[in-house]
Amino acid sequence: MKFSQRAWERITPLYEKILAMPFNQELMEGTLEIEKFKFYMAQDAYYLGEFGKTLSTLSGRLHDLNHVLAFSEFASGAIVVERALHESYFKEFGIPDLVNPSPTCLLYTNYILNQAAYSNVEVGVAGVLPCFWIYKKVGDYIYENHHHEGHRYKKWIETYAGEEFAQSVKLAIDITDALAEKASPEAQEKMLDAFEMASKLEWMFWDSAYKIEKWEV
Ligand SMILES: Cc1ncc(C[n+]2csc(CCO)c2C)c(N)n1
Repeated sequence: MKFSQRAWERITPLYEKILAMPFNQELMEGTLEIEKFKFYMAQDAYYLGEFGKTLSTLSGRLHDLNHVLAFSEFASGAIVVERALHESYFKEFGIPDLVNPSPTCLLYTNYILNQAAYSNVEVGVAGVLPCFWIYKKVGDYIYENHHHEGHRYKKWIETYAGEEFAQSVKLAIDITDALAEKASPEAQEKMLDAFEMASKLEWMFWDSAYKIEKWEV
């Protein structure tokens, strides 16, 4: 069985929970409070910057030049999305340019950066795959089930439902499978663990936005 099939089986119950989260259900209905969406967007801008650096680190550690190129393009993609957010949503909602990361956002970004820098490169790659794959699945689900007329969060919904994004996700899955095929059984287990941990952190990221998570001290 391919690594990606094993990985998705491992997180299927968690993925079902992600779909049912009030943040995603209310985003889909268009009833999500603006304050929660604004908080999410600001944290996501921070996340995207750090995610771009994580992808660049991985690009430099990969061996196959096709993989190096793909990860370098993913990295610029993440930064371009971050810039686009600043230009559209941030002007609309008045979100500050400099974002102080929430505890969960800092935990997630530090986790993936740490894996990318200090684990075997295939483990670092497995740690960024949920970001692509879960967003594709959640994006498609929301796109298929939302009402199209004058939806408040239309732009966000369309970002993750497009064909271009689908191609990137497929490439990220294929590269991870190719790396897993060459990895030892022990390294493959570590890849699964990193994939699962990053998926849990995706859940926490939405949950923390719904709660508008703050630093208590
Ligand atoms: C918390 C969080 N997780 C995943 C994404 C989705 N995402 C961000 S960058 C990228 C691909 C690289 O170009 C994808 C799929 C997000 N926006 N926020």
